[in-house]
Amino acid sequence: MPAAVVILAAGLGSRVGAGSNKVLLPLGDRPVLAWSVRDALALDDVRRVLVVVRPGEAADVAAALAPHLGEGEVRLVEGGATRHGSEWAALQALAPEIGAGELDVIAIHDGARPLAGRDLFAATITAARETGGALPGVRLTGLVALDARALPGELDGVQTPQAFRARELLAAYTAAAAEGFDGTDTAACWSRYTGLPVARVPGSPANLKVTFPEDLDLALRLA
Ligand SMILES: Nc1ccn([C@@H]2O[C@H](COP(=O)(O)OP(=O)(O)OP(=O)(O)O)[C@@H](O)[C@H]2O)c(=O)n1
Ligand SMILES: C[C@](O)(CO)[C@H](O)COP(=O)(O)O
Repeated sequence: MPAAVVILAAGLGSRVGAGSNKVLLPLGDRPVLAWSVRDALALDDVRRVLVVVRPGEAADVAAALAPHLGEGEVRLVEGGATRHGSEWAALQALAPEIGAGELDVIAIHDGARPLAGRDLFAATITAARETGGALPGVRLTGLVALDARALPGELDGVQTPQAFRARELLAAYTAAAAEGFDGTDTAACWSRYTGLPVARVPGSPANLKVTFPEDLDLALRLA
């Protein structure tokens, strides 16, 4: 059964401070958002690529993506006020296909992470098929401290795409909506409402999230 990829692009990008949505800023020969959309469209077993956009920005996003999609098609859905709200909007849009058993796994990715790459999408989706849910992690190096005390053990930096079995993910977000829960990432909601573990696949430092202005230059050098 095929998967769906959701690419979140309904944020503000206020920390980049460009005065417009950062995912539409240029990165090399295409907008930041077009990098991951193209990777998602190139995956073998993905039947749906859905991009979540800010209210009022659908036409801008469609115009920005059009020259970069080739034969590929994306569906645009209006997002919510938070990242979690945008995920929920996407899952509601996919609910008929999930209910009909046409999608086995949903991968949710930050459009602000242009350099995830096809292999990471594929690895995460495959791991979710095998285990129920998966996300990329990168081991943090150097000293990480909280309240000036060094923490023992190893810490992972959590990335996207994060992929989960479709029916359980929709059920988790439906339960979250009923309680008004708003999670930091997809795994937070999955863990809270399913109690199931999330497998880790190796992420990459190159899979950075464009968050601050200097991240655009860094991403360009890594691309
Ligand atoms: N309401 C929201 C908020 C965020 N996102 C998306 O979630 C990803 C991660 O968001 P982040 O970059 O942390 O937030 P932004 O709102 O985009 O940026 P900032 O916090 O600097 O304003 C981005 O691809 C962003 O477009 C979204 O789809 N809907
Ligand atoms: C979801 C996320 O991309 C995981 O790394 C991240 O938590 C979202 O961005 P933020 O800058 O941490 O709000």
